[in-house]
Amino acid sequence: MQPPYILAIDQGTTSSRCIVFDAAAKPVAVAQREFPQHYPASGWVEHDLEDIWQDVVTVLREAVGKAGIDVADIAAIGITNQRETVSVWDRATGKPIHRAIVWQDRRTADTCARLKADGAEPLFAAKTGLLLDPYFSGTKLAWILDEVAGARAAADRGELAFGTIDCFLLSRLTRGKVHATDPTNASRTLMFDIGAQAWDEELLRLLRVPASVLPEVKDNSHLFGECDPAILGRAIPIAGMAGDQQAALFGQACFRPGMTKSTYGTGAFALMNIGSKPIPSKKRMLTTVGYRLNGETTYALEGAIFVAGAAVKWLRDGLKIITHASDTHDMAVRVPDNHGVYMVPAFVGLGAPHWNPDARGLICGLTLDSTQAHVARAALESVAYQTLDLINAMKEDANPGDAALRIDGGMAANDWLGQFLSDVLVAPVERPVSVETTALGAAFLAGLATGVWSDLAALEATWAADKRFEPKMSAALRGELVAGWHKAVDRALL
Ligand SMILES: Nc1ncnc2c1ncn2[C@@H]1O[C@H](COP(=O)(O)OP(=O)(O)O)[C@@H](O)[C@H]1O
Ligand SMILES: O=P(O)(O)OC[C@H](O)CO
Repeated sequence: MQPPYILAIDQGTTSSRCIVFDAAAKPVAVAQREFPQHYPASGWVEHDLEDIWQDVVTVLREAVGKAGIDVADIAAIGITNQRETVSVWDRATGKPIHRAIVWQDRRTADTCARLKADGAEPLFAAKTGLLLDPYFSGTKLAWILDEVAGARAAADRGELAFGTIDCFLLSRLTRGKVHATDPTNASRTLMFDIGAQAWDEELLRLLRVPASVLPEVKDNSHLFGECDPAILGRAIPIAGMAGDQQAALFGQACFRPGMTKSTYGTGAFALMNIGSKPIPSKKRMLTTVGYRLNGETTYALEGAIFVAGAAVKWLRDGLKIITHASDTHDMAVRVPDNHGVYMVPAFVGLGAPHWNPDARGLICGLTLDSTQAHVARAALESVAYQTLDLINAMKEDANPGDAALRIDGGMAANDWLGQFLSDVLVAPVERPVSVETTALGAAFLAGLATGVWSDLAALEATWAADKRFEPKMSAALRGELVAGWHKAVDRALL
């Protein structure tokens, strides 16, 4: 019999976590550490890779300690990660040559604008499913090679390695023995042809990235390597890796075309399984790899909202009108309607389907009798309206069927939001018992490769709804609310 526990490392934008799952897919213990963000210039965001590494080792050990399990009973480790964030290290020493440049970092906006002006966007879109935006890894990697003294020459001599965070952690966990990534992370770099499932020479040339720095790309569920025994006292197979949003798709068991999940954390990311063909989007959604198992790729459409829970955090830390994020629930309930107040949380521009980095946030419709509760409600409502815009855009590209939208992430705990989302989407919304779906997805991938679970049906069988929200709102009210939202967005885009 296989040992029954799996460790999932979830290396996110603001914290690193490790969750121990049992073979029933139940979380047994969690350890988490937040780490510092570095903002060296306006629009720049960096992470210290040594902080990330130290924290990952700490949470691995803490989680195993808290679970009180024997390391001999750990079948595998899975890794999931903040995507697009770029690390470059020296192959000989394992030392990063620069801090990681985070997905939120806008420093390569000019490079993207130049490539667009040269007419390269259709080529990038056709091969990678992405847009030319600094969000993605390729231009950030080129920036490091250009700006760190001697980096280009070292890369040409084959001395440097590039990786997204999964790849960096895998390299560290295997003491530099394995330099590999998975197709979901590769699909966010602007360098990977998602149809051919290979790094693309033409794109590399346009981005000025030498192939020598690139990792191998392996299936998501794969024996990537063994964890250095010095870390947990035993060599444990690292058997699953996926970017966090794809891991959530997998953890939500969205295995059939049309099934869609939306994760509400700092930002919100909706992914729809679109099956075995990389359908290009007509509405500026991203086409991306959902997962690849046994060499067979399942694709997804993705819509990214940069600010979701971050708007709630701003109510707490900026406006200081709430003490806890969950206060927004009671405030929204307290008022009978939004009283005409809308918030467009374009604090860092607007993501899909607008992709407008210059849009800025606004609260509109204020009158003398507007209250804090209306503003809090407007923040929650904005998350639902943005989801509606994403789902509507996706419907132009693929058929979501009639399956419920599966939600997760910290904000999904808010029942008022769940109901409002269902009302606005005019569709059922389901929240699973386990909202740790990102980590669970990584655990599923690692468990599949090591025989803890036999197939997708076994994973599907572990999924259970905690709550299902059904639409209740009248069509007239919904129409009025959605029209008000779109007017507000038009103002933010001015
Ligand atoms: N009950 C709640 N209602 C509304 N927002 C919430 C609630 N609980 C958490 N949040 C928001 O969700 C976010 C945290 O979710 P999490 O999934 O931990 O995010 P991340 O992984 O991006 O750090 C925070 O921005 C917080 O403001
Ligand atoms: O770390 P998160 O949860 O904010 O997710 C970040 C996304 O992967 C960015 O694309």
